[in-house]
Amino acid sequence: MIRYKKLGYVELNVSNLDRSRRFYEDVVGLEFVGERSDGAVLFRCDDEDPRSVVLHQQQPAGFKSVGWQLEDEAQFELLHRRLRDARVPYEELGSAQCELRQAIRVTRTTEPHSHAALEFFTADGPRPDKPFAVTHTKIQRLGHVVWSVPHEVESIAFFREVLNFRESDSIGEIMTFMRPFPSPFHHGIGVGKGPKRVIHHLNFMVSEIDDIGKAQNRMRKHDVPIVFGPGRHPASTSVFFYFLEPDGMTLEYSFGMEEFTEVDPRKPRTLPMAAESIDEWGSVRDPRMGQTGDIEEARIGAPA
Ligand SMILES: CC(C)C(=O)/C=C/C(C(=O)O)=C(/O)C(=O)O
Ligand SMILES: [Fe+2]
Repeated sequence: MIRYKKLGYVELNVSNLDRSRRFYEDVVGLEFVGERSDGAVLFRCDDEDPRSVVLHQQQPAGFKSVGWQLEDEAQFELLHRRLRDARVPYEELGSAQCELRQAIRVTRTTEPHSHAALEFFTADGPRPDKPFAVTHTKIQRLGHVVWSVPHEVESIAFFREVLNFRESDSIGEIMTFMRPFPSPFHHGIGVGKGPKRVIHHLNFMVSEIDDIGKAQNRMRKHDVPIVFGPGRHPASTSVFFYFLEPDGMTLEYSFGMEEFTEVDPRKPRTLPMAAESIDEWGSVRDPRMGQTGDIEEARIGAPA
């Protein structure tokens, strides 16, 4: 059984890197780390990881890749065996690509139904020498990424059966939340049903309810579209707040989240497809939520 440490990074394509750099730093509250030799811009949002978000100047804007940190080196053998058995191609990245990702070892594959790039890595180096520089928002960590895809049933099965992600809950047939085993957090990924392949949202978990309240006023001040919330998700129990970044992709702050035990966790539930299953507080979703941000079509063997 493949064992994961956590969600490590998400890479996004943006149409105007300077504009997005300012937004993710000043409005979202990520810490700018630097620019990579390939021009990508790195941000961090916790004390442990050297980078959690990587932005690339590339059109169309959207999702580029996600990196899952494996528990240790031994997990690569299990991962490769599972991918081979499922006849899913993968590649091990060379040292230059590992270095760009500040990783020791990286295996890259694509989710066969959405063609989204998935990376699996180990990074046993020292923690950054300085704690994450909090500005206005006490971000705890990169929380989860959610996609909408046409073949969601097959994607969910791939995460479950090949990658050893565990289902936490579903909402009707429109959304399933999964955690990379044995990560305790309710979900590290959400896979939703949709007509096109888009990133539905990217989540940052925050430390205080005040971070949510302050965000509402900050977004209004900066004319940032608020697309849902504040509210409370009954599935994970988190208090949420969704807004749009400059290319129209949806970002979420959330406070609090159910945690699962590794041994004998509660069973996954299916909540009815109803407004009350999405928000206990009754806020209304803006139709722009989760609509923008193509999933880049990744190919194994092409430049990563
Ligand atoms: C907006 C979707 C359909 C929803 O219900 C979200 C629930 C949760 C949660 O329970 O925490 C999310 O965070 C999520 O979808 O990402
Ligand atoms: Fe979310």
